[in-house]
Amino acid sequence: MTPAARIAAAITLLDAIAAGEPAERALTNWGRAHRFAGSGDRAAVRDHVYDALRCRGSFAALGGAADGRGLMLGMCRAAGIDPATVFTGAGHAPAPLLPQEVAAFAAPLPEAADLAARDWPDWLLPQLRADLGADFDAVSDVMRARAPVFLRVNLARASLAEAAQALAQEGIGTEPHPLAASALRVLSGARRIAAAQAYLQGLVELQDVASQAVLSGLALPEAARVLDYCAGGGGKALALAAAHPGARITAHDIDAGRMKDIPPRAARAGARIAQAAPGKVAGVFDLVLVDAPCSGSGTWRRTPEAKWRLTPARLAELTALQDQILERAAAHVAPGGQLLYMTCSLLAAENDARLSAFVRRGGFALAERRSYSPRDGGDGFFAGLLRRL
Ligand SMILES: C[S@@+](CC[C@H](N)C(=O)[O-])C[C@H]1O[C@@H](n2cnc3c(N)ncnc32)[C@H](O)[C@@H]1O
Repeated sequence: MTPAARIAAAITLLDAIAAGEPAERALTNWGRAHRFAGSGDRAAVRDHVYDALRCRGSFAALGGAADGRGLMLGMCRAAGIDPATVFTGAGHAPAPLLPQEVAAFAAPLPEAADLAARDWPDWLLPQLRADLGADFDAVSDVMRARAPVFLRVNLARASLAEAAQALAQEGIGTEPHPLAASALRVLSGARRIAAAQAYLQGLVELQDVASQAVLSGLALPEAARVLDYCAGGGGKALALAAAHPGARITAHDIDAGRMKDIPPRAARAGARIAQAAPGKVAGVFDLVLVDAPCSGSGTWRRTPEAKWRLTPARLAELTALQDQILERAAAHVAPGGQLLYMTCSLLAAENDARLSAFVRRGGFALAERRSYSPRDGGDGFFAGLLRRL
């Protein structure tokens, strides 16, 4: 496919996504219907689609319209590409430029900070400006770019250098990252990871660096009893198992189906993780993790569709759910034990406000608070460590 044909494909896909089709499904269906497209074409089309979802507000402003064509025009303008070289109508290229599109392109460029602010949902802007304070412009800018890929080295199996060497032999270039001692940032060959021996043999797992950092430095007794109350696919439970091989970990989730990958992931990593059926956790634990369902605003570089789907009503539902989960999970903390509340949100309403409300209800004191900015390299992440009084 020519570069212009890839852009034409992205236009069609963006229109399908705007009409309600989830991005991943739209890309899969497009791939099935275009079997001639090679892996390079598929990757380029995917990148266009995700770039446009991430930068939907600014691309629409630059391109003069919010449909697929306007977004791709905006993408060209942001990238300094002359649209007349792409929108030619030749072969599989998008149709030639209309006079009003040429005029939109000639209009003066908005300020960079104004463009970046357009890539948040309008209704959330006042909250984000208040919560991020002086960091607002810089975080907004970072959140418009693709997120880096990180691996967590299973330090129970290999050192960082050994894992990096094994990956390099399979064409995957990495470097350590200062945020977490177990983290490797992937510099090249990311698409080879899922088939790499280092991954299949449990030397590394895909995990954002902030998710790794948040679990560092936890003081746990020998053979600690640990409950991962919102375990999902087990990312945190597996990281904890690698850092504390003696810990006895139980995973729980309201949706048992979300935990289906834990057994194969644990087997790859050589870890043992028990599972409790939804609502059937028994006993108390030295540490209870609550990786709470949240807006995911700290991860919107990876899941940009979610940014446009969030509503004020959904956010209110989430904060109520976070309070409820904290209460339920807290009941399983042993006397003197710890409760680690976490979200991948940038919003104080889901972070400090939830901790304060919980502490006010009594029985726990805040021992430590951490927050990771997307400016640190990984996702936006937040954690509060609470101790049972
Ligand atoms: C942020 S995700 C967890 C990610 C996971 N800890 C990881 O590291 O891979 C939040 C999880 O909370 C679960 N959840 C939602 N409501 C819950 C509830 N009331 N009780 C327990 N888990 C819940 C969701 O099913 C989802 O899997």
